[in-house]
Amino acid sequence: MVATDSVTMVGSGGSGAVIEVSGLGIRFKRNRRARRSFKDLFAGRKRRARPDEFWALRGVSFDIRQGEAIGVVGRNGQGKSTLLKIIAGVLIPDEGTSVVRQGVAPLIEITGGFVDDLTVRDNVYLTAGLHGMTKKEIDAKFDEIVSFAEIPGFLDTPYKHLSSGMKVRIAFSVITQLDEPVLIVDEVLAVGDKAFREKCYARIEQLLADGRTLFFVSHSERDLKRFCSRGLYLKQGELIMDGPIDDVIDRYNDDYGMASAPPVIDA
Ligand SMILES: Nc1ncnc2c1ncn2[C@@H]1O[C@H](COP(=O)(O)OP(=O)(O)OP(=O)(O)O)[C@@H](O)[C@H]1O
Repeated sequence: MVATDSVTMVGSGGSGAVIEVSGLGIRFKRNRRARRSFKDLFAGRKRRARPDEFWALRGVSFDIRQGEAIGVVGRNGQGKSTLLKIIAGVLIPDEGTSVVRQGVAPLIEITGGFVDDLTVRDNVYLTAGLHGMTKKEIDAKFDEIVSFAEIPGFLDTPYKHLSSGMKVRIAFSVITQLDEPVLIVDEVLAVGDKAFREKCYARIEQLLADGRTLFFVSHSERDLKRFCSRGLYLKQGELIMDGPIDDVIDRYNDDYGMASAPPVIDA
């Protein structure tokens, strides 16, 4: 399936890479309200302040092979989540390309892409259905999904009424039951309690052993080293290092130091 010129989801290709990112750039408006200020309504067109824009990512290029586990490292606001959203097809870049040759199961935000007003049960069917599972397949996996999440009394509760930790539980449970070869996990597990987090980590290890490809954003050095073999280090939207995870974390710690910067810390 071809999504756009710049973000392409295609069937398995002949080159070894399952994800090819080239010259990727995306810019955002720093101040969305600038254009809509009350003063601007009465100002002439020329006097209107142009909303300032900035590049959240620029010139980012890398290839990923099947089965690689990638840790994305960087301080707050450096473009990590934005990169994962582009790979997941949620955001469209302004320049460059992101070619994704296999299906992606993304757990990017606490909501997991779930619809607030639908019940937990309906969200499970909707999300799994959107990823190509038939109703019969979902029926067969439903009990396993909800038993992993351990929220049995809340299946008919609107998703918006769950606590943050409960939302992550069910979202993680569904996302990791999908057959998609690429798994994206962006920090959200930090919200879960320790016992559930450990269960999730065991599940991630199992998926990696099965040959899945993982993109993992975390500020925990221990977790990055546990799952990832390769690191991408983003700084002000640029990919400043792509290498073995230990080397990337060393460089990161050289730049910021464990004591002065919170981004990579042992939780
Ligand atoms: N939809 C958006 N509109 C405008 N600005 C955005 C949007 N999404 C992200 N940004 C900005 O882009 C920059 C990168 O954000 P991003 O969420 O990718 O950072 P991050 O590295 O994941 O940070 P953190 O570690 O805090 O999660 C930030 O300055 C953020 O404010």
